[in-house]
Amino acid sequence: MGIKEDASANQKKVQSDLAGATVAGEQDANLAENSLLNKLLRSELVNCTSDLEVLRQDPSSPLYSVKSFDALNLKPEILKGVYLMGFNAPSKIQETALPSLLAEPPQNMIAQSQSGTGKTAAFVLTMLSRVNTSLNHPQCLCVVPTFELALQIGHVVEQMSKCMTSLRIMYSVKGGHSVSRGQLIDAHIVIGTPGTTLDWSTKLKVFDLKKIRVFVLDEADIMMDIQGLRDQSIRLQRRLSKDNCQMLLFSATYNSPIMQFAQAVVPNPLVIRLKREEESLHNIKQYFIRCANLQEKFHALSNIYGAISIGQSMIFCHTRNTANWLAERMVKQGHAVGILHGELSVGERAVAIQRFRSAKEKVLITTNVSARGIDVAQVTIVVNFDLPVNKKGEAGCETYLHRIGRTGRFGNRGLAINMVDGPRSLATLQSIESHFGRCIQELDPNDIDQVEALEE
Ligand SMILES: Nc1ncnc2c1ncn2[C@@H]1O[C@H](COP(=O)(O)OP(=O)(O)OP(=O)(O)O)[C@@H](O)[C@H]1O
Repeated sequence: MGIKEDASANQKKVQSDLAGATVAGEQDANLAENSLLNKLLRSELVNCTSDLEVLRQDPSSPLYSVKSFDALNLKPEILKGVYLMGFNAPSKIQETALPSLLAEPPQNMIAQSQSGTGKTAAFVLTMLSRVNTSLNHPQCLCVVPTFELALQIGHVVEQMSKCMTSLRIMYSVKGGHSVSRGQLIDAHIVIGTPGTTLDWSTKLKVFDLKKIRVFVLDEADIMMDIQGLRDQSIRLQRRLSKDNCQMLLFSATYNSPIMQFAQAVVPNPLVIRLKREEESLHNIKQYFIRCANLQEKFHALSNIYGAISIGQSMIFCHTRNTANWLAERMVKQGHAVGILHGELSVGERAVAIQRFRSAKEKVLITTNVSARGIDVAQVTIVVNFDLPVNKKGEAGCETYLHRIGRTGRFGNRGLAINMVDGPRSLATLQSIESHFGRCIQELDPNDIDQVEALEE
């Protein structure tokens, strides 16, 4: 069988994966975390299974969950948009979160589930359900760490609102829409990065934060990691109406620092947490290849790309120089390659992502956080040409998770290949293995049978 599976089979698979069995020891760890969270949030745990935990202020109120989009009482034009996108049934995070997200009175929420499980659609549906297009001012605000993510979310909003009339979106990102001081904008939904959004609302005063009815903070784990973004997000949130704004925070990872940040941004939340992502990587096959140097890494990559049919792939390098070097060589071999790194202008980055998304280029070589959260369903292989390390040179386990999460989206099967070029990177790989409690198998790129078996 090829790496791709048909959509409905995937959907069933993701549902059953998310409802998987308890991993030994996990419940203890969860209980310890839960008691911390209880303290943090002063709320009660009302539902704790191996795959789903919900904390809420009022434990007596039931948690509804739906098995179909029809059951959500969405406006017909929104429901039509959902089906036009090919979504037949809600994913686990959607079925659990959406009834509360859409309920009256609006409820604040912190939601965590692994990459690629459908969080974006959950909050986009919330924004679309609450927006009133007859009012000509921003009512929903979504902040994300990067320009690329803002565009990606805007794209989902556009698709989902296809059957709605006159919905307007604006992007508060550097290099996005230009606005002039005091000129009130008439978009209904603003999507942007925290800094530019703060400029728009506080310095340029082009919209009023007090009129925002839904505030979404996505990719909270990255926001929290970057001090500027964290502080700007908090400053934005403080200017929102405490009584009339539904505040939502989404994250792919979950730990107590994230919860502390989340608590600062989202008061009195319902907390929904799906199974820890570490245990949910089993739809992604992970391998490593031993190489002596850069040339050997390239040789190994060529063998793989020559032997198996690859949909689209992302290759992560540590530096721009390596990325450029690799791109040059792959182009010489006839691959259509795009490149994405922080030195490109925002416009160039947007073009690179768009070309990759529309499959004009099947390989995207990238270095950095710009690639974070990019959702291209056809990505079947992620290659860590260089393994991720943090500033101290330690294994970047979170980064690893996010990188390989670019494949295996929405329960699809995916492949992750890690290049190891010496004792240091072998140690990094071992740290990643032990962090996730998962063995990463060795692959011999010269063993053609083994390489071809990757497709099975
Ligand atoms: N109910 C659904 N049915 C079918 N496909 C869906 C559904 N919900 C989402 N998807 C698809 O699954 C993919 C991943 O969804 P999405 O980008 O919302 O995940 P995410 O949890 O926000 O990921 P990340 O944490 O990486 O941002 C997208 O291509 C999206 O179109």
